[in-house]
Formats: sequence, C-alpha cells, structure tokens
Amino acid sequence: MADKSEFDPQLIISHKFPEITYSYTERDTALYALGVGACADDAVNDKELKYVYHHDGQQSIQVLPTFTALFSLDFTSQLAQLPGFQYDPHLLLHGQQYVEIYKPLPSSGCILNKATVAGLHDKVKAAVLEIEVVSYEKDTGEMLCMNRMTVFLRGAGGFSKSSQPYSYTRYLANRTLEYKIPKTQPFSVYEQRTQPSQALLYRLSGDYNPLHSDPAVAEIAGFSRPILHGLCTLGFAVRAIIKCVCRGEPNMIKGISGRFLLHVYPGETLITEMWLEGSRVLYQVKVKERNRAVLSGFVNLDRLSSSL
Ligand SMILES: CCCCCCC[C@@H](O)CC(=O)SCCNC(=O)CCNC(=O)[C@H](O)C(C)(C)COP(=O)(O)OP(=O)(O)OC[C@H]1O[C@@H](n2cnc3c(N)ncnc32)[C@H](O)[C@@H]1OP(=O)(O)O
Repeated sequence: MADKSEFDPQLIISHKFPEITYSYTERDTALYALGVGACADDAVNDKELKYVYHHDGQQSIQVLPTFTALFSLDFTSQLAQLPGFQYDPHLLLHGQQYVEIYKPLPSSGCILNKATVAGLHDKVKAAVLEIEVVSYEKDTGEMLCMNRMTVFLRGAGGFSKSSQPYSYTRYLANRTLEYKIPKTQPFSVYEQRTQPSQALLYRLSGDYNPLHSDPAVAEIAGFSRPILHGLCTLGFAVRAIIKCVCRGEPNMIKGISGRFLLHVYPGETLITEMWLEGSRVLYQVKVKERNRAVLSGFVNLDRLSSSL
C-alpha cells in the first residue's frame, strides 16, 4: 500500500520529465504491426502486407497510426522518479489513451519526446495520473503527434488533504472528447481472434511490463493469468476501423481515443463495433467469450467518403 503522507499533488503536477529520444527502424514498425494482429488472417493475400513488407513496389512500409502510442512508453520508468508520488507498480493499469496525429509517421526515424503531467485525480480507491507526451521529428523539429496516457493506480488514492477529492486536468482547448456509444445497429462489425501468444509478441515492441508475461506477477495484480496490453487491444480496434471504414488507408486517422473498461486475456476474440458520426467513428470492443465490453472510444478522420 502506498504511503499517502509522501504524496504531494503540487510537486507531482509541476514536475518536468527529462526529454527522451526514441529511434526506430522498419523492423520495429513491422514487428509492431504483427503484434497488433496485422496479417494474422491471411499472411499472403492480406491487404495488410503493406505494414510489414515493401509490397507492390512501395518505397517504405506503411505505419499504423497506433504506433505513435509507443512514444509515450519510455516514460513508464520515469514514474518511479516522480517526486511526491507513491504507488505500487504491480497495481498499475492502463486506463485511457488519447492520440493526435499531425503528419503521417515515417517508417523509421528518430523522435524527440517531451512529457509533462497533464492530470492527477484522487478516486479514493485509486489515483488517476495523466501524462502528456508531445513528439517531434529530431532532424526537422516538426511536431508529429501528441499522446495523453492515463494510468489507473489501484491503492494509491485517498491522498487529498481536504474533504474534496483532489482533481486537476490541463484542459485541451477546442476538442470534443466526450462520446456516447449509440444503442443503434453498428455501421460495421469486425471479429478478430487474438493469439494465446499475443502479449508475448506485442511486448517486443517495448512494453515489457511483466503483468503481460509472468503468471506470478499477474496473480499479485489480481488476474488468473497474464493479460493483454491495453495498447495491443487498441491496435486491434483501430486496424478494424482502417479495414472497415477507411478502406485500408491508415493516414485517414488523425485522432484516437480509447478507454480500457476491462482486461483482455490473450487468446480471446475481439469484436469491434463501429458507428459513424460525421467525421468521427465511435467504437466499442467486446470480448466474445465473456460477452463483456473491454474498450470504447472514438477515432477522428480527416475525411469520410460520402459514398460510405
Ligand atoms: C507513462 C505511463 C505509462 C503506462 C503504461 C501502461 C502499462 C501497460 O503495460 C499496462 C496495461 O496495459 S494494463 C491492461 C489494460 N488496462 C486494463 O485492462 C484496465 C481495464 N479496466 C479496468 O479494469 C477497470 O475499468 C478499472 C480497474 C480501471 C476501473 O474500474 P473500477 O475500479 O470498477 O472503477 P469505477 O468504480 O468504475 O470508477 C472509479 C473512478 O475511476 C474512473 N475510472 C474508471 N475506469 C477508468 C479508466 N479506465 N481510466 C480512467 N479513469 C477511470 C471513473 O470515472 C471513476 O471516477 P468518478 O468516480 O470520478 O466517476
């Protein structure tokens, strides 16, 4: 259990993380694509070959928009250094991910990541921490994308010094982040089975949290076996949207938001339901075997064909 007397919200929200450089090659972008299930249905004729191979004379492989979320992961280790902050890393769960993409990602590159604390909330049973990472192309200084990652830290709540639970968010102006999953029939539904080895493959993209690979660690965290990375489930969902709504064009995606509602076990089947709302796709992912919603959110597109 975290020591609440050490918890200092003001110190936490004013903390400046060191800048972190992240370099990647086409091998990393291809490995990532395989980790989120690309080409799993049909390795040769699949429309997703472009994510792993220079298909049809392509100069470079294409990058899935959810690859951007990896840029925020290097700051996981920095959480332990946050002054005035106490939590048990075994009890950390990924709560939400919000991504804005400003230009198509190169298939290899060197990125400069700058992170700040964008939110902190006392939920009594948990502390919710928001980290914002803005990513720049190292050579040109051009802004590529922004990630807001929310972590749900079980057992770390109850740190408020007054009777009002502490809550701070640095608001994002001119964005509509609220969404409501419709009760109507979805525009499209896509079913994908994850592999029992899915988390072991996905972790090679850089999230080595043992919650996803070590049965003993998973048990301490309250699960019967290792669970899937939240960002892996998000990758499956966004691939489904690219296939069913964007006609295979990943660069149509300009923004992604997802809230992790429940854990997923590797090997379970994901059903992604999609609804169109202007240039936004609302989506919900359910686990077929347990008939439970595990993820919901929206994807913003730069255009949506009127012929859809
Ligand atoms: C730099 C950072 C790096 C981070 C790297 C990430 C590392 C990864 O390796 C870790 C992972 O991938 S973990 C796997 C993916 N995540 C999950 O499986 C979590 C799934 N969600 C849950 O289990 C529950 O929703 C649960 C447990 C999250 C919440 O359920 P409950 O305890 O039932 O909560 P509830 O009573 O419904 O709500 C309490 C208050 O908390 C808010 N809340 C709920 N779910 C949230 C979520 N997912 N994200 C953020 N906030 C959330 C509620 O709104 C509520 O607040 P309020 O009372 O103010 O309304």
